[in-house]
Amino acid sequence: MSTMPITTAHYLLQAHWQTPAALRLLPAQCSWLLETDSLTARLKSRCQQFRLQMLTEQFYPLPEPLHAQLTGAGDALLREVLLYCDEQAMIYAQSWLPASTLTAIEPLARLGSQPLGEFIFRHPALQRGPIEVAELDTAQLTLPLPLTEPTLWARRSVFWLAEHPLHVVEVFMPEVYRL
Ligand SMILES: C=C(O[C@@H]1C=C(C(=O)O)C=C[C@H]1O)C(=O)O
Repeated sequence: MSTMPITTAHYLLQAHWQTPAALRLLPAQCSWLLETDSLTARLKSRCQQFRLQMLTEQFYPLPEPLHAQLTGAGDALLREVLLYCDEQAMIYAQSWLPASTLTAIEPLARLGSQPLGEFIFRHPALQRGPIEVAELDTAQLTLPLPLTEPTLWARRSVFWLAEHPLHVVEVFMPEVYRL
């Protein structure tokens, strides 16, 4: 089993997550980091060819720092994807989907190359917790693409579909701010 995703996952969990109000963000950064609608839909509206690359879908024990926010101890599906616009990587997303959420909302267990957002933003009982933002050290990220910047901005939030939670982190490549 590759250790890459869990290494990145552990780094993301310990990053310095803050409320956006505490940070001085540029307008273009604010626009993307604080987007409340689907990022997938926004990317699709800004490019000719949208592509999702699946990196990982693997069950792990839900990391302890997420127990209180999600469903306590137990297994969860770690899903990692890259979202491309016209063959340029724009967003790396890492999501934790607890087993109980997958059991209750079965399509989440077989998304495959369907973007998570295309499903959850259509759910009638979708709710979203606050968005937190962090500036990440790219030396701590093990992604299958060249990272030229020393830091990248990321955001995280918890979504609930009815009472079933999932946790999503999105890391924004610098090219996204030029879309
Ligand atoms: C949550 C959304 O779904 C996007 C797609 C994801 C996936 O397919 O795993 C994960 C996070 C998002 O970047 C969205 O579109 O906003």
